[in-house]
Amino acid sequence: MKKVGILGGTFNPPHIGHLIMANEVYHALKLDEVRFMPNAIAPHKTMPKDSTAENRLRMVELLVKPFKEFTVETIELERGGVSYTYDTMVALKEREPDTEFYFIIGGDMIDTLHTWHKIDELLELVKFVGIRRPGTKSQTSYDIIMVEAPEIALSSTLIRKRFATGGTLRFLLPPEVEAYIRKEGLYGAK
Ligand SMILES: Nc1ncnc2c1ncn2[C@@H]1O[C@H](COP(=O)(O)OP(=O)(O)OP(=O)(O)O)[C@@H](O)[C@H]1O
Ligand SMILES: O=C(O)c1ccc[n+]([C@@H]2O[C@H](COP(=O)([O-])O)[C@@H](O)[C@H]2O)c1
Repeated sequence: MKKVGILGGTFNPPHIGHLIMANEVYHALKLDEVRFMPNAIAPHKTMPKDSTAENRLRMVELLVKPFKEFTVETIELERGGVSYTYDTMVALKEREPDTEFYFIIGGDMIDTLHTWHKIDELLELVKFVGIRRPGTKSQTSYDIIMVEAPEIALSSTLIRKRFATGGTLRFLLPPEVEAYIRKEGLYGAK
């Protein structure tokens, strides 16, 4: 069976926290590939007004480009609407019945996993893989795989603030993604 990790997110913008978690899980679980999957409309989040789905997709493409084991999954953007993970995994399983899927989540998502749409049914379709995140409990009563990884208190929110205030962005996201944000004038970047 092929083992594929899925890192779902809003990626507004993507950052090195996402790369670190994908890489740690890729190695710890000996996956064949990790797919970064931007959502159309996030189920539990107010969606960004300062970037489009196209912007987010382009940034994810730039983020993973140097790494052959990281790819982009566009199924949720193609479907549109609210991106419930259950609906996505039903579709992916149908498309690829011989693949074992590992859905990678950070601590904030671990803490709220019990509120996800059709969570019991979803747990039949995927194995969840959790990465601890500073400022969260990173705990659930569900049986998920925890992967030990270096913890980083970095978020897309912090990066958007840095763009808006002119703070340093070095090492927080790849230069190619930073350049794209400046070219498109996202997040109030000057
Ligand atoms: N620093 C981090 N440590 C652990 N998990 C993370 C980290 N950053 C993001 N994640 C996880 O990656 C996935 C996608 O995150 P998302 O694209 O929403 O970024 P975010 O930094 O949480 O965004 P925002 O600050 O806008 O809420 C989620 O499962 C989230 O928990
Ligand atoms: O299906 C759900 O109910 C659900 C609830 C919250 C989050 N998710 C998914 O979890 C991933 C991370 O979410 P977010 O809000 O951090 O971008 C992303 O792929 C979301 O679509 C899914």
